[in-house]
Amino acid sequence: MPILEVHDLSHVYSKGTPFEQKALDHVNLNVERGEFLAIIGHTGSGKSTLIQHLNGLLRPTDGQVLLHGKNIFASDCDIRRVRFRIGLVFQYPEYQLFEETVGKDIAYGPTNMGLDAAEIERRVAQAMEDVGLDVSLRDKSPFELSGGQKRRVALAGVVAMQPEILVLDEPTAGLDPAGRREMFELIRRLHDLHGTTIVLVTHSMEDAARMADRLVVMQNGRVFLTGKPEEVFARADELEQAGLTVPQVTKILLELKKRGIPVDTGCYTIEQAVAQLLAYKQAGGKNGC
Ligand SMILES: Nc1ncnc2c1ncn2[C@@H]1O[C@H](COP(=O)(O)OP(=O)(O)OP(=O)(O)O)[C@@H](O)[C@H]1O
Repeated sequence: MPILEVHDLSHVYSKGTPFEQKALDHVNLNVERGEFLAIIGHTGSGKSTLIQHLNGLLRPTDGQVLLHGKNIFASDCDIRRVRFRIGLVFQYPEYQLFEETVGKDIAYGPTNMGLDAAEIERRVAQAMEDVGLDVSLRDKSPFELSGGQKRRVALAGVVAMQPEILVLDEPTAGLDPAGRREMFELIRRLHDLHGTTIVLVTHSMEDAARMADRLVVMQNGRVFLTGKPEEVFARADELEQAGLTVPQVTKILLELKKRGIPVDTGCYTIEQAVAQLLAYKQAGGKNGC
């Protein structure tokens, strides 16, 4: 059974008012345990609205979200507990830091869970280690830290709840290339170390393809395409017609394949593409890359 199921989910903002706005239109989606899923799509396609339903921050206008097969809004389902199990990291989460020390901020979630002091202590230490924050920062004010460190504190606050599913909305927004790389490495480590199921929203096709096992492409509040990155990018023409940018490396590899060069189109970095072409050249253009 999938860990999370989205059944025929629709959402209309300000329903019944002159400002009515349909944001999701009969979305169906399964998330498997341990999966790394990326949701992509251009601005306004419904990504943020969708993920806010995953832990019950938004109530569906129609349809359901099931966690382990159970409707999260069922009368016997405690929505607070759902939010401990599905951790949501908003865009620019550092703006939500408010405690006087890093340690207290990270402890906020575990404290709300009603854990005892020793367990809270253990989780704060573990979460700081998981996100690469030095213990010496624990008693500092979060407001004295750099932007990247603040974001790690915010992430640690969710990680400390040890959610089964971590949902991240554009976690690299506003970071420079080095910061983006570090943030992605960190998310990858959380996934690999603890087997946390990840749902990542991003604008970047490249990042999604490099990080995720499966992509969900949203358009106009609907799931437009879903599949492994190579399956999705094999439909480059449809993606481009929908106004979505296919990674340049993929475009080149698809074009080479069309011309009979047996490249693997499932790679997304220049280094990997060059390595393939060099291998092809060294084999005298006879073998597959
Ligand atoms: N609070 C709101 N009230 C009314 N309409 C909203 C609200 N939030 C989003 N919308 C509308 O719902 C639609 C989907 O928005 P949503 O933010 O989910 O898209 P998105 O893909 O996450 O966009 P972005 O990439 O810009 O964050 C858009 O038309 C948007 O204008």
